[in-house]
Amino acid sequence: MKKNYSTLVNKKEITSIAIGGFDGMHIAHQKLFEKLDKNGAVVAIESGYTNITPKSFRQEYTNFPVYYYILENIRHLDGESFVKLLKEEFPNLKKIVVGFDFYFGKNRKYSAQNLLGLFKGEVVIIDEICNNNVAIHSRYIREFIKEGNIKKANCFLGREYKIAGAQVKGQGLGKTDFVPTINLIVEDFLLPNEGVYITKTILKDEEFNSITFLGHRVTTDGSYAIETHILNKNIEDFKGKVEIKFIDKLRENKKFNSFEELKNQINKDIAQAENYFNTNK
Ligand SMILES: Cc1cc2nc3c(=O)[nH]c(=O)nc-3n(C[C@H](O)[C@H](O)[C@H](O)COP(=O)(O)O)c2cc1C
Ligand SMILES: Nc1ncnc2c1ncn2[C@@H]1O[C@H](COP(=O)(O)OP(=O)(O)OP(=O)(O)O)[C@@H](O)[C@H]1O
Repeated sequence: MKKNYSTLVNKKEITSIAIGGFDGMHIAHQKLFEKLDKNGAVVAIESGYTNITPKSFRQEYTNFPVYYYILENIRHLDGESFVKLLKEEFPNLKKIVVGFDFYFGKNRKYSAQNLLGLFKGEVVIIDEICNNNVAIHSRYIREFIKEGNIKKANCFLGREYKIAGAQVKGQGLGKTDFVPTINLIVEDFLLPNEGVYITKTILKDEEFNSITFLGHRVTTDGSYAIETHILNKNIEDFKGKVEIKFIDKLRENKKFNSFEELKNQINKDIAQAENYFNTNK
């Protein structure tokens, strides 16, 4: 299905919407989107804490256009006014899709069930979507990412967790003393905790197998860095946008007594990552 960007679609064409925060754009959110018709749209209510999929990135994970509304501007509304607003925004709205735990309006007084009475059209309420009896929610995914439990986060997301940033200058030590890395600065995204990760790095739309270090460079200058080393490829002076997809965590950040010890460990990390990619082709 072709992607429909909200800037290109006339709201009058929209006949169904899914409503929620949608930070994760995770497996359960995708189940809601499956219930939309071909003129569907995602109504993302921005609460200000989105950091799994910051605002400008959510469109990447759905073919339906995403429209954003700021929670602060609508949280005071009563049930009738909320539905009236939706009808004004989307005059041909016929269907609303929400999850079992959707609440809205002043003091979150109105539930998904209340929508059935308030909206003169079809209301689809999705039952709780679980993974091995654990409900899928963005808040759990955030915890998994923060504790470096990437496999679990990816399992709930239904994709590999991805961050985006811009290349910045490093200490210049990598190339000479360790391995060459692209250093990057990342804003908006939630970062996995300190350590070494098996990753894929996307540079100018091309994806490379890689290994990424996040953390304070306790062995060298002590400053915080995000550095990615592309496996088996020489990347000369890359400049621009860098995206990193996380696959698994290899180990914790560690202070080494010498550069040589760190270099030996980095070589072991690389061998482990290569082994992963060779066995998961
Ligand atoms: C795979 C990998 C693992 C790393 N592990 C550690 C570590 O455990 N402890 C540490 O202090 N620095 C670690 N580093 C960061 C190095 O200290 C860093 O690459 C070096 O300081 C060069 O930095 P530069 O790219 O800014 O020149 C690691 C880097 C890579 C690529
Ligand atoms: N596990 C789930 N099963 C069914 N519906 C869900 C589930 N998680 C979220 N939804 C629905 O998806 C929409 C978006 O919800 P929301 O953004 O609050 O997701 P969330 O993952 O629960 O986020 P958070 O953990 O930050 O509260 C809502 O309509 C909500 O009811």
